[in-house]
Amino acid sequence: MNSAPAPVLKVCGATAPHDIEVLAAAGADHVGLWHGVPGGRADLTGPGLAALAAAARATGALEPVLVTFLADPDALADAARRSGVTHLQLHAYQRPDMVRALRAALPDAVLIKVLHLAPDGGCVERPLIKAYARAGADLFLFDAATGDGRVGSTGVRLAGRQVTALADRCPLPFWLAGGLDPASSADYADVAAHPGFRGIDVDTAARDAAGRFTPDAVADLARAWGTARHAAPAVRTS
Ligand SMILES: O=C(O)c1ccccc1N[C@@H]1O[C@H](COP(=O)(O)O)[C@@H](O)[C@H]1O
Repeated sequence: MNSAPAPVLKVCGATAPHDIEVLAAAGADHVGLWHGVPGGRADLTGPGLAALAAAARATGALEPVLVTFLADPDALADAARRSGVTHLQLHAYQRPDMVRALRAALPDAVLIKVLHLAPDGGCVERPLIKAYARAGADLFLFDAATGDGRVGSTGVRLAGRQVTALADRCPLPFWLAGGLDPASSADYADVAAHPGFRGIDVDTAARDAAGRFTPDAVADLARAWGTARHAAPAVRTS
């Protein structure tokens, strides 16, 4: 019997209440809210983060995730407490000692550490994987790092074989990111069948050409990947 929970769909980079409504109604499970992403097109102030996190929680369907490059555990814990966000995605090259300090500050938080795969398929943080788990991370997120150093919303896909090889080494479950779309679910059958697989994280494919989230794109992702709310999205509307 497979007792793994249904995978989740996280969509990243909401900036307005309308985004929250679209994502909740279309079947997303988590929404990524950027805070501490300097120069990022979707970066939110502390009050902006708190407002959108509250809007997400009010839908009864969307869990807000604070997505950050911040490496200061005190600043991050403060932002989490002020906004009430309990899921934190460390998307830069934060070190295990930072994760340990964050865990001490936020004992009940869900800490998601990104592991970056380079163009050659190697994991940049490979020597630190066990240290992240010992420091208190709950979940890894596999995403691409490009040859010119870009991370986050690269639109670059990871090779399925390299993902499963990394997953086999990881002591924690994982989400998958990197240029995912509805069609690519067919190419990641082995990844989706891995016992550690817990969901996908998408930015580019949830948007139209103008960069707006579209209900059809989000619903197509949920359906194609069989994520938790793909069949019967149910949200509270105000
Ligand atoms: O989207 C960004 O630019 C971003 C910036 C800072 C941290 C994370 C960011 N997004 C992450 O990018 C991947 C998916 O992107 P895509 O589907 O390949 O466009 C995902 O992990 C987002 O959380």
